[in-house]
Amino acid sequence: MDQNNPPGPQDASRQLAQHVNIGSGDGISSIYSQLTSNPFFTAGFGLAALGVGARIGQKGLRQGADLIRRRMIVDLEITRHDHAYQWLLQWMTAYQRAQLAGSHTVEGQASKQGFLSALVQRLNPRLHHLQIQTSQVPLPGGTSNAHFSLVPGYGRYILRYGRSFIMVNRQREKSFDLASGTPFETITLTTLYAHRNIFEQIFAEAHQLAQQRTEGKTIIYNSMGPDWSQFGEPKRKRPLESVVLERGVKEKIVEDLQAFLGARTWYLDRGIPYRRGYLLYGPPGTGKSSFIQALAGHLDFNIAILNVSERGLTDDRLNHLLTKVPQRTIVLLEDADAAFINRRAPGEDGYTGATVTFSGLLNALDGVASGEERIIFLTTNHIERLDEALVRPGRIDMTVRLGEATEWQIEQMWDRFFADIDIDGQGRKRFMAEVKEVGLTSSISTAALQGLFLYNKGDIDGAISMVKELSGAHGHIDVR
Ligand SMILES: Nc1ncnc2c1ncn2[C@@H]1O[C@H](COP(=O)(O)OP(=O)(O)OP(=O)(O)O)[C@@H](O)[C@H]1O
Repeated sequence: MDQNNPPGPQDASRQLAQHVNIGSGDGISSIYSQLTSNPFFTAGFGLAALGVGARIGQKGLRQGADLIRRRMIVDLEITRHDHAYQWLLQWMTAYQRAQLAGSHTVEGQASKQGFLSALVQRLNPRLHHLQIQTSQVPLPGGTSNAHFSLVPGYGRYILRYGRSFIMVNRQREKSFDLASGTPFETITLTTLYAHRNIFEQIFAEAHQLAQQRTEGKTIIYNSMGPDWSQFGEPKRKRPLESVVLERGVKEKIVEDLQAFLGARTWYLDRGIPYRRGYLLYGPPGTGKSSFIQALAGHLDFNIAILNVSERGLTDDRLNHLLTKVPQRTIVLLEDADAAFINRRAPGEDGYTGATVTFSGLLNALDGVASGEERIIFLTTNHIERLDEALVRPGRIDMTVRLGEATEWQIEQMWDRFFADIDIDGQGRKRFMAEVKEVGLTSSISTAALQGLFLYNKGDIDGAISMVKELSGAHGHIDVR
């Protein structure tokens, strides 16, 4: 090589030309020598050659990385539709909470949390990007109940689990589930192939955590598009004794339901759809919803709540939802009378959209029953608006009125609130005398009574002195 002329792009292109066998002494050769004497051509050609080289190198690297990845790394993808998706999010959230408790609250709080503190030790404390998940349920009277929870946000995180590192990638896809309007989502966990067994451990822990969260609790579902979705945290079971119905009413319904649950094969052997329907009616605040919630807890069932007057609830959607009720779940259809009013007429605010029709409700109740039990409760404040066709055995098998508090119920309610301080029962006697004097028996709701007792918590005289006010309010005081 000429020491005075170090190799440049010209040489590179020359070498390339040699490689493709362009010989000297022919026509092409002279074109070649003209071109190579042009510095712009040689520089450009040289750069292109370097680019090709770099590309080849890059490709090689990529292939090498792919090979390593295929051999040494393992991915696990969970889509939003899988139960494990929420478990995993909650598992990561639990870690977050433990972190916050450990670093931002009184010392030692993290160690008191048992399971959570174990998580702290096992995970790398680098998960700082959170997302808030809010669920809302409309309540009667136009208010609503909201529940908030923090879950890991979208993006990539590194978690340390034991001695393994895991790349977590929570991704929201651009495409949407057209039915529910929610974006598709996935979580991908990546770790070394040799550590793949930790996935099983993580899911076992996430499942255990999910079970702990629901143990002794009632899950409430409400509808989200065509699916049922869990509303907020599972609720602590409401004891059946905390709901005071007229003597014997609770027992009658509980016995009927227990007999039904024990007769599965009887129904199936005879080809009878395995379902049972109950209608609870009566004025507001008499314990219809509270009783169903307590009953679900007593039987270890969950509740799926649907308000028949909900806007946008079409016959098809109702039917579809009833075909995919989660296992061991009581369906509660509130405001059943809404299906009997001509809702297509504009409401006060001009709404003329879709709602459930009478025939839609009947069809949904008659819908295909699977081998699983189906228990439906309907509630209404306006029994007079319902049609007889609804209350046919097979659709509604038992109809029960929950009315204003009877003397017996008022006494029971008193005991629930004051038994511990009204040891000799004199307070109850005075209270009942007052109640009778102003004629409140069977004309006041249990909710209003509860309101009175809550207002005068621990104050027997206060409760007695307010009876007259209750009567003045015609049995309605604000219990919120
Ligand atoms: N029979 C009852 N025993 C104990 N608490 C009751 C009873 N009735 C009502 N309450 C209390 O009053 C409140 C409202 O009761 P709930 O929502 O169950 O009434 P409801 O009959 O379902 O009313 P609505 O018809 O307006 O839906 C709850 O806090 C509940 O605890």
